[in-house]
Amino acid sequence: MAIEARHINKAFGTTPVLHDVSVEVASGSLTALLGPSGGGKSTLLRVIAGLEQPDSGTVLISSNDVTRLAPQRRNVGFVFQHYAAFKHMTVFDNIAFGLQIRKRPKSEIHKRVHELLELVHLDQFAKRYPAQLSGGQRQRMALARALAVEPEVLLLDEPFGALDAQVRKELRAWLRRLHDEVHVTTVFVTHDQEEAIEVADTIVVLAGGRVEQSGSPHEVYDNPANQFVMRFLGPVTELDGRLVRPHDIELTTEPEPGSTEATVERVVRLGFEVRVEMRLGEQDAWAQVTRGLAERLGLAPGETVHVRPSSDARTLAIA
Ligand SMILES: Nc1ncnc2c1ncn2[C@@H]1O[C@H](COP(=O)(O)OP(=O)(O)OP(=O)(O)O)[C@@H](O)[C@H]1O
Repeated sequence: MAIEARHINKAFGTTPVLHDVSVEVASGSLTALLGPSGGGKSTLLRVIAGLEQPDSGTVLISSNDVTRLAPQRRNVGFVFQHYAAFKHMTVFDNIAFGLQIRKRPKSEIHKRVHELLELVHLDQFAKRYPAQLSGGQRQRMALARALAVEPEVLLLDEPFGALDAQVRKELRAWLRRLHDEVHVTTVFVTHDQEEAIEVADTIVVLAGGRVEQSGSPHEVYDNPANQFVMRFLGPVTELDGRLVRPHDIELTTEPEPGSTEATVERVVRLGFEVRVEMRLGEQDAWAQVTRGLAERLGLAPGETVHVRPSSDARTLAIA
């Protein structure tokens, strides 16, 4: 394991923020800490980085107990949402900074910074100042700067959080590719489930200061440990007292074993997909189907349909 946080407890004043949190991060993985705002993600990341001291518990990096070590002695790279670049230094000098204070030879610094500039696709921007970069370029510079000193682990706190949706999407794909190239163990904080599913190979769901579940994106999405995780990871609807993913609902015009009668209330086209809103007795439910199926079934408001979870659907009883 590259990182092990064991039984971490942390309170700010009298407010507990992390309750007995244990997380393992495999070497070379790209792990997302995912959860709602205030769930304790940033605090856990800061405890791993050494920017916060836990009240109890242990942090190990590469099997060494670093719980009492200062951040600069933990060999971690850190990138925040709002990256504080040195404004009076060029992109090259910003990236070179960590190497310069470590008094590495000039030729080595030059070589390493140019490699990093290439890696983050900023080769043409070496002589610019941070103010002359876009937000996305600045975050890439921040990543290059964090990687320059070859940290054992890279910790990213909502690194793309302040950027607009399109740039964010591009940077997600870029982070995934970057990680495939450099394989440095990376933990990033996000409250965006789509981002976590798309980018990470492991997701740790953190809410109310507790780990709700951890596993591959596939595991947490398809095999959620509880209702909270199921609701947080993707859309859900209720069918006969169970939570189901709307794309796991089967619609037919005739009754089938285990199906329930429903009345179509609205049919909303969303490009290739169609959202079918229905009334089942006293309850509302919705299903997500392809346009082709909606057309074949002739779905329209007022029509009667029969619904049931598809045979391979994962469902959870609503307690
Ligand atoms: N330095 C601090 N002093 C007091 N309370 C704090 C401090 N830092 C965080 N908190 C509180 O701890 C709780 C968890 O915060 P944290 O930032 O870890 O959550 P988060 O999951 O990262 O949320 P977000 O996505 O909004 O950043 C919040 O209720 C927050 O107000």
